[in-house]
Amino acid sequence: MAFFHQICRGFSSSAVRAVVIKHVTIIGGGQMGSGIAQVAASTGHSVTLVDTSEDILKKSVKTIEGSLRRVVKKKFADKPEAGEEYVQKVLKNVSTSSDAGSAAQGTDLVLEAIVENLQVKQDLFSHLDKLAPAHTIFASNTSSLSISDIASSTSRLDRFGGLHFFNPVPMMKLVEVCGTSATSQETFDSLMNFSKELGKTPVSCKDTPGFIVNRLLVPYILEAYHLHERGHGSKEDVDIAMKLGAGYPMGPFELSDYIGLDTIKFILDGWRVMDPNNPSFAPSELLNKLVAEGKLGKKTGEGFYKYK
Ligand SMILES: C[C@H](O)CC(=O)SCCNC(=O)CCNC(=O)[C@H](O)C(C)(C)COP(=O)(O)OP(=O)(O)OC[C@H]1O[C@@H](n2cnc3c(N)ncnc32)[C@H](O)[C@@H]1OP(=O)(O)O
Ligand SMILES: NC(=O)c1ccc[n+]([C@@H]2O[C@H](COP(=O)([O-])OP(=O)(O)OC[C@H]3O[C@@H](n4cnc5c(N)ncnc54)[C@H](O)[C@@H]3O)[C@@H](O)[C@H]2O)c1
Repeated sequence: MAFFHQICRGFSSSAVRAVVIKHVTIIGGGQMGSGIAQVAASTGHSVTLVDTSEDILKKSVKTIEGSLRRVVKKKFADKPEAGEEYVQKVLKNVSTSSDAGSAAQGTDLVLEAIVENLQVKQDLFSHLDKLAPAHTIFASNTSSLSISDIASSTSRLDRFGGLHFFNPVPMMKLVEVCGTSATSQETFDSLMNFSKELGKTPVSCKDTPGFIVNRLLVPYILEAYHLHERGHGSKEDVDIAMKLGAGYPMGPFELSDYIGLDTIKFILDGWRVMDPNNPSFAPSELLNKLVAEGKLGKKTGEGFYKYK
């Protein structure tokens, strides 16, 4: 099996030894970045969380703290003091910075969870490639973009992979680990091991649009929009139907608001450019209207539903 991976991924002369990831730099302190930071810090990793401003970072730390308190409410139900100690201990493992370049200088892994835009992700990694140590692995949490395309902005193709987490990160057990044809076996192994250290179950994916979960999930969500747009079911009824009839924890409209409608639109618009005639990626007027109005889901207080 290892030999198979070696053939598939190839070896570059600059391939590094498997990296034991102790320090992680996470770029983007939004829904995903703060969740990943929380889980990494909870499992004993030292984390630097980076975003564009101190104000956003304060909000990210508040989100982590709130989520940790939800965890300890259950984990330490009978021992609130031990729970508080745990929260403070985990928070000590998280530092913040608005300077990605300096944060990347002493780290084993740079994982980005910024906006779902190829050019913005490439610009970030191209900048950090010049500053991060040689052994540092770069990874993207992209939902839909090609890892090879993002990696092409750097000179460390063998030390670049996909690490795709699910929302809410503290609760969702899966991580999709994606190696490209240039990712070294050592890098792939490091990312698999890191995912396991976080208490997650990793699966290996090819560098194809949406990997496994989103390639199946996003067309299903879009089909729900079209069903509703044709007048064949209210949002509420579609959500109830999929929860009670198919056993999903959230219906497609609730889940869309949870993921973020901007993220879903970025995914669909990108895939439509790649495959314009595929009906699975046909535009939804309702989605486009909500995004244009800034109604991006739970994170803005309104999407398909209102949360205020
Ligand atoms: C698009 C991307 O690329 C890929 C993706 O991420 S696709 C999206 C994948 N995610 C999903 O499909 C999520 C589907 N939804 C679910 O699994 C569940 O609804 C859920 C886990 C989010 C919430 O669970 P549910 O039982 O429905 O509701 P809820 O009562 O809010 O939560 C139950 C408990 O879970 C825990 N919990 C939920 N969210 C949490 C969080 N962010 N942090 C910590 N604990 C949390 C808490 O213990 C909570 O209890 P509490 O309310 O007393 O604190
Ligand atoms: N929302 C989901 O359910 C989900 C699940 C898996 C993967 N993803 C992917 O994760 C990434 C982030 O998604 P999210 O939902 O956390 O988005 P979000 O909007 O909640 O957070 C993005 C954060 O990145 C910051 N940011 C943007 N550009 C930056 C830059 N150049 N440098 C530093 N910070 C920057 C923003 O200020 C914001 O805080 C996207 O690629 C998305 O496709 C999202």
